[in-house]
Amino acid sequence: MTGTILWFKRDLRVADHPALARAAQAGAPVLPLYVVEPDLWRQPDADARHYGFLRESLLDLKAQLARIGLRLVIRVGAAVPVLEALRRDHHITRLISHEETGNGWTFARDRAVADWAWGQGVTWEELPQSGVVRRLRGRDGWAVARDRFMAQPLVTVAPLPMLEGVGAQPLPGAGALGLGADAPARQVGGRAAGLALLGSFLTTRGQDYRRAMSSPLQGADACSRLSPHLAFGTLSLREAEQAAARRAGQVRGAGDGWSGAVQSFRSRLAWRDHFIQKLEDEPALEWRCLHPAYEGLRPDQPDAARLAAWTRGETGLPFVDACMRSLAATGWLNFRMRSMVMAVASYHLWLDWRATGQHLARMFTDYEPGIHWSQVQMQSGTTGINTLRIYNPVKQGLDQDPTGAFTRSWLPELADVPDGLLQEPWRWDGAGGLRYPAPIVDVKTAAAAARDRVWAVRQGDGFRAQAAKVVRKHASRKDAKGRFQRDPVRLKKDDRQMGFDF
Ligand SMILES: Cc1cc2nc3c(=O)[nH]c(=O)nc-3n(C[C@H](O)[C@H](O)[C@H](O)COP(=O)(O)OP(=O)(O)OC[C@H]3O[C@@H](n4cnc5c(N)ncnc54)[C@H](O)[C@@H]3O)c2cc1C
Repeated sequence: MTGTILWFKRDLRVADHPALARAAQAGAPVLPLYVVEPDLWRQPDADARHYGFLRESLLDLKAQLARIGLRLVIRVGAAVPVLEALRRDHHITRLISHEETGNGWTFARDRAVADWAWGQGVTWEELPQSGVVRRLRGRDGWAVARDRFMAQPLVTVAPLPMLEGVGAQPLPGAGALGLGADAPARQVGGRAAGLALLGSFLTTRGQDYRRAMSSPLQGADACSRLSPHLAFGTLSLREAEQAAARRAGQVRGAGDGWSGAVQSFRSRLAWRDHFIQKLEDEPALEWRCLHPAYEGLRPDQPDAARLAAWTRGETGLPFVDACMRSLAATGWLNFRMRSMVMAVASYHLWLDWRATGQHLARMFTDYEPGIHWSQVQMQSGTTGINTLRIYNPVKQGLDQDPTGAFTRSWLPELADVPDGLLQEPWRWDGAGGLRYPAPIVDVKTAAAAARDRVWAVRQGDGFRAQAAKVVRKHASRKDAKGRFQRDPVRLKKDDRQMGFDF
């Protein structure tokens, strides 16, 4: 009797799991496997908070699998030797998983697994679990195909025969993998937590989503908080989209904010696939500027003191520091705050996005390489096609945290600073007595210098032709058939391309 391995990766659920459904169709006994790969956890983008969320999600997955007659088998080691030992000892002829658009390490690992499967005569089937398309020829029509995928019925499976006699290993603790401390206020993993968030967002928390999403205090409740669940696959993107579509039908025309909220949420679910598709099409965007003209713009070796001040939340810019400290503790920031801390690192502090991006990857519980590296490059101005937004962190603090409650909650050193000067404590008469650093850069001077340097690159020979190539490969299409309506490479020195928010 031969067996099928169902290899769980970033798809830790039973519901709407196309790979599991395919394994059921195959008819052979199934071995549900999760491989804890110590080398993956040694990569510079890995952190204990990811592992903590993963462990909780695996425990929940175990219970879900038990309900369909399966037992999750954990093995620890490199994927190829683990798979080979199972093949040899248990007559495995088939491996089924979902396609993964991960970091460079998982890409290389999957190539090694493909070589192994080919060499051993094992059939490896990889199925899509979202709108991301492997070996995409071009972006025209992509959005239409993505929406079609999202509208397909959710996949269900009946109880399956288990491949018996396979020994499992216990899940190692984070310390055994060389990981440090978890985030003290991290989100809880597991499908039950994910479903609860989806339900509460669509019925109660989300009503004020549009207005509150960028607030550092209200955003934590008004945003869905589904990101780590989508990243680890405890919910499928299609489940979230279909639940939102049903809700859209219920609230249409109600005039109470719900309709717009659900619409904005569904757009973001689509952005998710849009950004991950970029990394699928161009894995090098994790380590190379999307527009090559920006290579070498910032020093390869970032200024160590500035980098350390930024990561620790000690730049002397209160709103930036509050965001960085909050992120370290909770593993989450809303989109606006992520953009701002990234932009300040890249423009004001002039730090290379690769170093700062690795730090944020470790800090975000929801680290999703496709979204992350695309956004890191966008907010650093290295794509060559997006609007440059040089956020002013003082203005952001005043706009987004008008009462100062968020800033004060993370910066107890500023307790005595009057409200009006909270975002610029260096202007306060008592600043000399504070146990808080002076700002490491002058915000306006640093922003203007960065803008000039980036603009100089944009005027270089061949910049526009190269930018057009990036657009053709990666930019979203605007019309109903998913094609461009006009040339989206706009190089005028205008507000859209070089946004300052003084
Ligand atoms: C520098 C930077 C790095 C980022 N890194 C990540 C990352 O590693 N993982 C990640 O999931 N998101 C990342 N984002 C995007 C976004 O900030 C988060 O998805 C969002 O804040 C997560 O909170 P939420 O689930 O409550 O989002 P909601 O606002 O409730 O949105 C719902 C879902 O839509 C998707 N989404 C939302 N915004 C975006 C976006 N701008 N681009 C693509 N998809 C989006 C996410 O899956 C999110 O869970 C990054 C943004 C920036 C600026």
